[in-house]
Amino acid sequence: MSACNCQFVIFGATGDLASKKLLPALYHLQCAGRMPEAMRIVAFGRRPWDDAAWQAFLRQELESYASGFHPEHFDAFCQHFHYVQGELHDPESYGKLSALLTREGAERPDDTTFYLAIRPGEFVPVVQQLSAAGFNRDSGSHRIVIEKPFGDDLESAIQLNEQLHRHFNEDQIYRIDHYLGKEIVQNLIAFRFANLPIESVWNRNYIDHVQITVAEDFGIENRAGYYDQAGALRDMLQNHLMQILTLVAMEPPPSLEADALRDEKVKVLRSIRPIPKTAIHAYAMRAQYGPGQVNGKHVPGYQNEPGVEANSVTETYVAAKFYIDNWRWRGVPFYLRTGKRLAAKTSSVAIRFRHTPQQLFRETSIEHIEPNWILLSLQPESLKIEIYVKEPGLEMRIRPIQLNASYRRDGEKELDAYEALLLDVMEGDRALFIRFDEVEWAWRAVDPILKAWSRETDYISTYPAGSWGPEEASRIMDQEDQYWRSIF
Ligand SMILES: NC(=O)C1=CN([C@@H]2O[C@H](COP(=O)(O)OP(=O)(O)OC[C@H]3O[C@@H](n4cnc5c(N)ncnc54)[C@H](OP(=O)(O)O)[C@@H]3O)[C@@H](O)[C@H]2O)C=CC1
Ligand SMILES: O=C1O[C@H](COP(=O)(O)O)[C@@H](O)[C@H](O)[C@H]1O
Repeated sequence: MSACNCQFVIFGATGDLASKKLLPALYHLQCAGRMPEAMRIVAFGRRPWDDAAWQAFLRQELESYASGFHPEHFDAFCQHFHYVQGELHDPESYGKLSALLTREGAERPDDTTFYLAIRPGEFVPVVQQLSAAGFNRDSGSHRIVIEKPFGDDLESAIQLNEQLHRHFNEDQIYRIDHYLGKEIVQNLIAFRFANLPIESVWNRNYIDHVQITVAEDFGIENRAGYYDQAGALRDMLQNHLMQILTLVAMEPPPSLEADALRDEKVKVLRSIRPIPKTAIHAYAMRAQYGPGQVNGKHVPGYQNEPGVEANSVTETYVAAKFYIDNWRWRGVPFYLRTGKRLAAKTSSVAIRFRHTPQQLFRETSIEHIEPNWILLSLQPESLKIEIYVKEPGLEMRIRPIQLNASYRRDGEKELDAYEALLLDVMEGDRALFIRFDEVEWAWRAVDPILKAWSRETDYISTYPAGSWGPEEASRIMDQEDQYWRSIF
């Protein structure tokens, strides 16, 4: 990476996102020699710490979450950091920040990225404070990175966008969805558009339905303050799963240029059939984890997690069905599900094909002939295609086999999504960031569900922690022979 005097400010430096994703990603860049030498990183937090206390915290979090801890890299990494104790709502804290960011003698600070790793409700106050402190569109090369969820429904997303534009230009705003930084998610584009046989069957004539699953085996950990307000639909489905859906469903773009891709993704979102108000329960179901066993350990239910409101009906699991009413997909259900405290951490796209028009082998073979599947597993990474072959022997009997391939050759290292996206921000590349119309149309698709749930405040189904979610999740399936497919 080129030498630069850029600066990077993390609001919420002591939070979950910073600990699990941002700090490890920056550290990995350091270890890989990709951190600009003159880079200055400011950790903004409210805890009464000095640089030494910050470094002790940083070390502890990297030991827990980075892949490998190397003391020699850590010492060099620490040199980039300054800790600023501050309050998100306090103008004086921004004064302190400004004094630190502006080099002596310089009229304005160097290129600076402000990363808002804070609860969504704090985005606007922080942007206003930044603007009041002079870090806005008129004062040099400043960028803001806004985490998801962008708003908590359609209306608030529009308002948030307006607020941002009062202070910053669109080209300064980086709306991040880290799933787009996952190489494996980008691989969907290669899989579809670099392989003629695949693309030619990728439509309603051949595909029966699509399933997108993002399952996590951990709970909400210490994030009740955020999560109990958000829930799984806002936290995961409206953004990460919808982005995967757009990549599975979009038309070939004219080029791989950022706006060409975004235009196609937006067309998909605009084609999603609005869910009828009277049929929400046929399209979506929610549930919450109860106590159970995960990886052999007993874990409490959501209601007993620290910070969760008594009798909360916040969903930790959501399954929903969408139809894309265009020429390619009309009539093909897209089933999306995500949940916490499920049996394993795994994400996948499962494509089920239609039955062959003639069942030639029904008499002589296994009783139930499943249609073919393509299973793209994002985590663990694999690509499986299920097809039938003849069993060896005199009889004309068939049996299923799996063609199983890995995307990665031996020794090829995975670049973490945040590493890739942080480099992009520092280099001013917005290609993998979200345009507002993508956010807007994704909210339009899920808003009817949220509205219906907001009226149902006295009951939520539960599922045992460590299971694959509530059994009723299959009620959204259109046909009896459709079922949630495991990728294992
Ligand atoms: N956690 C994750 O895996 C992911 C999270 N995200 C998104 O990242 C954002 C942050 O999430 P997450 O890290 O989980 O949230 P957390 O609640 O864990 O972190 C919030 C951070 O904000 C700080 N903070 C809160 N109030 C103030 C205040 N008044 N003054 C100064 N600092 C304050 C907290 O400080 P303190 O520690 O002192 O409380 C903490 O550092 C959300 O938008 C979330 O959707 C996106 C992808 C993944
Ligand atoms: O955005 C979020 O993502 C994480 C899951 O990210 P992954 O890269 O580990 O799959 C999720 O745990 C968190 O609740 C959510 O806010």
